[in-house]
Amino acid sequence: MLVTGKEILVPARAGHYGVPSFNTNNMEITQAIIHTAEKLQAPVMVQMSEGAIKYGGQDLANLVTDMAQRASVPVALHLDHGSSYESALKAIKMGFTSVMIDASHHPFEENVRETRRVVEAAHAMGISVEAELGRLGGIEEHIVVDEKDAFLTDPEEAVRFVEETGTDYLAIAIGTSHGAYKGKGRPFIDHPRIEKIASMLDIPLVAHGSSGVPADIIARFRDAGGEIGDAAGIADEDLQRAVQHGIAKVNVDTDLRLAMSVGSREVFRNTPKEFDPRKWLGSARDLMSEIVAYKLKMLGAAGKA
Ligand SMILES: O=C(COP(=O)(O)O)N(O)CCCCOP(=O)(O)O
Ligand SMILES: [Ca+2]
Ligand code: NA
Ligand SMILES: [Zn+2]
Repeated sequence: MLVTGKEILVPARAGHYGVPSFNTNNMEITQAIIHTAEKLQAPVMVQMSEGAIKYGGQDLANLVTDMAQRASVPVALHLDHGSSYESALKAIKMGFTSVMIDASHHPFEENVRETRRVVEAAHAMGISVEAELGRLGGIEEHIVVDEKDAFLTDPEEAVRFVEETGTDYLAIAIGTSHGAYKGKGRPFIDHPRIEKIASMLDIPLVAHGSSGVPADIIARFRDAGGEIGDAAGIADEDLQRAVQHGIAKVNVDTDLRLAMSVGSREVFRNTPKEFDPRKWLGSARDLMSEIVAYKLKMLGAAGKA
């Protein structure tokens, strides 16, 4: 069934499990996410960035909401990194049931103003809101936030931010970053900071940049002709500890991008004569489904529908 993000994330925080929120850009990714969540009887969130909306538009949004409505588990359609009030409202008009307004690269007061506007409008329409305080490393809103400017979320500021905005859930910067290069070796995750924020705020917390970038997928990507540098992601243990302490939504995009690429590239490499798209898109869908299943189990969402 199609539900709001709040209906999925409030129980997740209370139940000390994480719900992965996977980005989609087409049918196969959406099927891998929703069909696997149904198989594992897990709640799940499907998210579209503004780039995905540019790429797939209402066609893709309709595909997601139709599949979500018919699903046997709770599914929300979430706007990822909404960059403005207009973008958030447009998404709601398109059928999204959860929207992020990401104004975290602005000064605190401006972030509060922008976020509060979206909260008032979204709540008037029964839609839940994600906001962000703090700045991840890596690419953030297409601006490169280099390490010194990437600042982690301040617990006291977070309390003030939630009071002044009314956001339903809060993305916090605690050491993760977007993309395949999250640092040399195991990225540092600031668990004391997560635990402090969670002790002061009872709304669901969100971890962006949480792909694991698994070594076996990286090896297969290279073996099938892909080129990638010294890629590293977030350790399962760090995510499993974080979801015990307030993190309820875990954003994953890179892992599905890599799986879709590996699934397709292996077909091109193994069967150079093949030109039936269902062969490489189906192979991609299968490998993405494996990744989705792994995440739902690892984060504890399996069986929680
Ligand atoms: O936090 C995450 C995912 O983090 P990850 O990179 O660790 O998977 N996200 O919010 C996903 C961001 C996706 C942006 O995609 P566009 O290219 O369409 O703008
Ligand atoms: Ca941001
Ligand atoms: Na988001
Ligand atoms: Zn993100």
